[in-house]
Amino acid sequence: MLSFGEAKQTLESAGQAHVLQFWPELSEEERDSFLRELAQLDLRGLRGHCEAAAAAAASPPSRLDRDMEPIPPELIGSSRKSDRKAVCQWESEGLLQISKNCVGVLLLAGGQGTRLGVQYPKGMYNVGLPSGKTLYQIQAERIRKIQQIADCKHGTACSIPWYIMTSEFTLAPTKKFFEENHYFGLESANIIMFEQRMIPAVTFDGKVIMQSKGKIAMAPDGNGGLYKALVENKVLEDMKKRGVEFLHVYCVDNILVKMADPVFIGFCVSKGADCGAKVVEKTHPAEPVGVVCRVGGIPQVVEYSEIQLETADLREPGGGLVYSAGNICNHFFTRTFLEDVAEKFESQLKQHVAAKKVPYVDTHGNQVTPTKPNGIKMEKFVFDVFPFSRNFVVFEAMREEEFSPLKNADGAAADSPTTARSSLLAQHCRWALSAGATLLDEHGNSIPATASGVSSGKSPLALCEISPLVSYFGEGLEPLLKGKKLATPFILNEKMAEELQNQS
Ligand SMILES: CC(=O)N[C@H]1[C@@H](OP(=O)(O)O)O[C@H](CO)[C@@H](O)[C@@H]1O
Repeated sequence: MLSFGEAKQTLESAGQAHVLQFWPELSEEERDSFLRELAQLDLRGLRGHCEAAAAAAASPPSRLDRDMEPIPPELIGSSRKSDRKAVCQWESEGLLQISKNCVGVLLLAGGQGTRLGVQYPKGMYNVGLPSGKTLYQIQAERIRKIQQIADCKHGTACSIPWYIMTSEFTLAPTKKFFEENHYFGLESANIIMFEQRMIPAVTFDGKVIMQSKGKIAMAPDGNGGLYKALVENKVLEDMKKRGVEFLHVYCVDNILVKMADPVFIGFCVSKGADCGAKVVEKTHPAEPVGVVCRVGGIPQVVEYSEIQLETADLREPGGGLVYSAGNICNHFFTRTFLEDVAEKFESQLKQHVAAKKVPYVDTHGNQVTPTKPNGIKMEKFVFDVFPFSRNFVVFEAMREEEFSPLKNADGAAADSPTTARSSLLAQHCRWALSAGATLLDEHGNSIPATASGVSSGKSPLALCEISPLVSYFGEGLEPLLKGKKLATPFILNEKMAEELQNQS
């Protein structure tokens, strides 16, 4: 355990003596927990961290725009534009790798849900589906289903380990939630939770911000904190032990995410890629998604907060956006690539600076809630390893099938619980209709397949929800639903699927 004397000395030499200003006022208990917190910090790197934060905040943002160019089309596979046969081959390859236990998924779930306005992990959010399922449950069930599909095809009993990166904010509640829900039917041994690091928030003149008299204001180190966390928590070793060669990394908030998507994995594996990104076409220049592109010839994501609007708005002769490859935070990595990153490149990852309002205690001991940004949070981004890839590929997915993120609270125009729920229900309506079902609204009228909500992915005209345990991407529904008239709300869960199966 770190002693007070050691802490004092290191903080003084880092130019951060103020951190202990209120030490005399702290109780024994507070002192213990403060010292424990300080022991977790990289005290030796503190000076560097604070100076770098202040310097980064003072320097003008880098203009990447001038050197940007789109990814060449030959590096992009597409569920929309590539030929059917190729897509089927990719899917087969992906399922084969899954059946051999070579595929893992990794969830980035360390965020605080500030924009959504909840105090608990986003994955525990219930967007109001007829089933009441949370994001975590939907994701767990998709893993179960894709394992089952691979097993059926290859006669195996495979498992896809689910690595979940949490943070100080999300680890305990996520753990508890999974335990209480019996891991949603997954083997608990195949769910590996670990914590990303927290780093101190810093003032514009490079001083650590005190959240209270005995606590530093800390923030997760961004989703790019993954690479350090993979090493510190021996996740790469775990992957190796299990024989996991390919990892699908994704972000918690996308209700349509296809966990371990065999098509995406198969595409990346077939191309011999070490790193890949899934994208959707951007809807409009200001859409808050990063752009997958090249900068100075090197693959990279230019984040929405770092692109100039005039660049985002550049048009092709046909009117489409030049930078249309929207990052949906679905990445493919080989384990070997991750090992390389951990060994050689982690320390080179770019630091992104965000000015934030960070509640703090002032030098007089008053608690202050700032009304304008007073501090800097430094973050690394998960996609900043793309430049180190030797063979980077991009896969374009259909937005209405794969992307509807939950970022904002209801009331916002986009990316809210309502839009997430609608996207999922509209997808399931499309699946049911194309399997040959007739959906009836509450008045018993049939809902036409061309109804705008159903075809566009906007608000669905019918409440039709299909459990991931019944269908992963719309497959297997025809034998259950063809020719059936279904009154909505309609929930197709495993029990209902069995009943329908018996009827036919
Ligand atoms: C650092 C990072 O991963 N940023 C991602 C991520 O944005 P957030 O606003 O941080 O959730 O998800 C977006 C897709 O939902 C993606 O477009 C963007 O590039």
